[in-house]
Amino acid sequence: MASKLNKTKDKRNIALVRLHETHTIALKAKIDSNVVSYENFCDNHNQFIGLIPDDGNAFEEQDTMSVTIILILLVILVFLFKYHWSRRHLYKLAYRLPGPPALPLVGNGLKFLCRHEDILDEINKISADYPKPLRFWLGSILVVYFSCPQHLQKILSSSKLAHKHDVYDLVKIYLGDGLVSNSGEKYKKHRRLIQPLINVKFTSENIKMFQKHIDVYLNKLSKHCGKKTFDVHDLTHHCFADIFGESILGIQMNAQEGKNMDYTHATMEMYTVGYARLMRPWLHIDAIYNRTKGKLEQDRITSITYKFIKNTILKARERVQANASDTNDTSSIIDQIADIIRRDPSVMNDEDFIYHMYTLYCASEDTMTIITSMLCVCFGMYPEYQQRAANEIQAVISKQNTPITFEDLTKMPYLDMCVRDVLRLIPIAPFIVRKLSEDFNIDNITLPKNCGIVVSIFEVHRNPEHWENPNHFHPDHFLPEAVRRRHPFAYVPFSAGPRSCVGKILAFAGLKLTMANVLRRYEIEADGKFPDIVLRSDITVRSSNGYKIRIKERNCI
Ligand code: HEM
Repeated sequence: MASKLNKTKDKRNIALVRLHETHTIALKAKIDSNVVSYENFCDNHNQFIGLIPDDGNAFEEQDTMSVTIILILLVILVFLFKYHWSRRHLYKLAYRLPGPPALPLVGNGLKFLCRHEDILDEINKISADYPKPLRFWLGSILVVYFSCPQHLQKILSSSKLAHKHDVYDLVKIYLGDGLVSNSGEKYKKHRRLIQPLINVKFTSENIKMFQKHIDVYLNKLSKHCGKKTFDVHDLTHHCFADIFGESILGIQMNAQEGKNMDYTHATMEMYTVGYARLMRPWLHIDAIYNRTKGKLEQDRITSITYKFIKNTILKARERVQANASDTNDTSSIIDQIADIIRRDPSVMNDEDFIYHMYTLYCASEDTMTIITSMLCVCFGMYPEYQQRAANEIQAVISKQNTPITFEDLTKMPYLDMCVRDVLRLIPIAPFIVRKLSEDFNIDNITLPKNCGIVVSIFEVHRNPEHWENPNHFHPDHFLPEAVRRRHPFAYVPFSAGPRSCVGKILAFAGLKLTMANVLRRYEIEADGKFPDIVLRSDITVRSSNGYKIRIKERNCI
């Protein structure tokens, strides 16, 4: 073995000496013909001589290193080849679809590293330049973007496309395996359990309880009566904290009396802190995020909300244990679920119970606050519609202090149209993001497994093809004949299909009830028109410049 190695070394040294001689002759020839100077010759020659080893060891080390480098390069190449080969369907699809030019590694991601206020505009700008569906790359993630009602119908109605995208893993930090962020078998089982609880009966029975908290809200508003412009957001937020504290969590939150503020604030902060991370891909890496201030904020928020809900569950369990036979289908959602678990503990574990309750609370309180506050602003900006709605309310309930019932609400079709149009202008979930768990065919395009899908509710709600006055508050969009002419999936404020909002009946009744109460007591004023409002998106859509209104007593009702 050793002699074989020596022979190889000898052969190589002989070869190098020969090469040396050839090199010397060649360079001498160049000096003779003045192509290189003598000094250059010496440098060049010495460099060359330096390459010849005293013995074979240096060569051996160099060889081992070269082989290692070649091997590493080969492994990387094989890995890259396998990675890209497994994604060949995505590349093929991306090649077929229109979309903005993408940079290596970041794709079109840089376009979305903008301010909250600009994100909706950025997406709309990209979308306006290409036919649909269009594609863009978020780093290595391919996303196909849909915004026409026919596509929305096919996507939202399909149970094959009901899987939330991996980006929801960041939402899971706050909402765990609650309905908004989870997918799969456990999700389906829990949805089947929770959805039927928030039904018409539950809604109509809870309307009385809503009224109690709305009365406090009206009194809080009275402090601003006849005074200067104020932002109605916080008062509205505290009112819905009380309403959903009682109907969902079974507790008296008393947020309108300034109680439980750390919890209500933490719930709001979750959107800002969560969104800041979501939009910065490098912060998705735990090792980086764990060293930031955001992580401290995230821990503080999750600790407050988790402890709070855990306590409400303990209380609900005690109530249910004490009055097992009293829990019925109009009891708070927490009591109903606690009772189901009491009878069959295998339906969900403690952790899932906590996250379901927190998810339901978050999904209801923030959405209702934004839409109600925006309804106040829109009525203030468009006094003619406000007057019409107020007249209708007066016709249904003539006495000022009579509580409004669920049945009364069904007799207010114009208020209904107003609420619907604000839900159009402010789609709470502007973009729904899903991930394909299997290939899916749409319009002769095969979307491959693992491809991301974005459904733009925001865009379909503003498309002039479906809306005669898309950027203004315009309740006539919902006149029966206009509704008949429109594709049903041109309007999906609660999404649709297997992942639609579980609280839509409660939400719609709650919005109408709150506004009927506000409008029968107050006249609202607000400056400007809807296009003056700057919208921003931090998971949900909201106004960037607040919800500023003035109010005065309405004398006629
Ligand atoms: C103005 C009020 C509301 C609006 C506009 C609204 C809208 C929506 C939308 C668009 C989705 C689909 C989100 C997605 O797929 O990413 C959704 C889901 C959901 N909403 Fe609502 N919502 C409202 C109120 C409520 C209320 C009051 C509750 C609870 C009582 C609620 C509970 C939920 C839950 C649990 C989900 C997740 C459903 C699932 O994925 O299975 N929402 N909502």
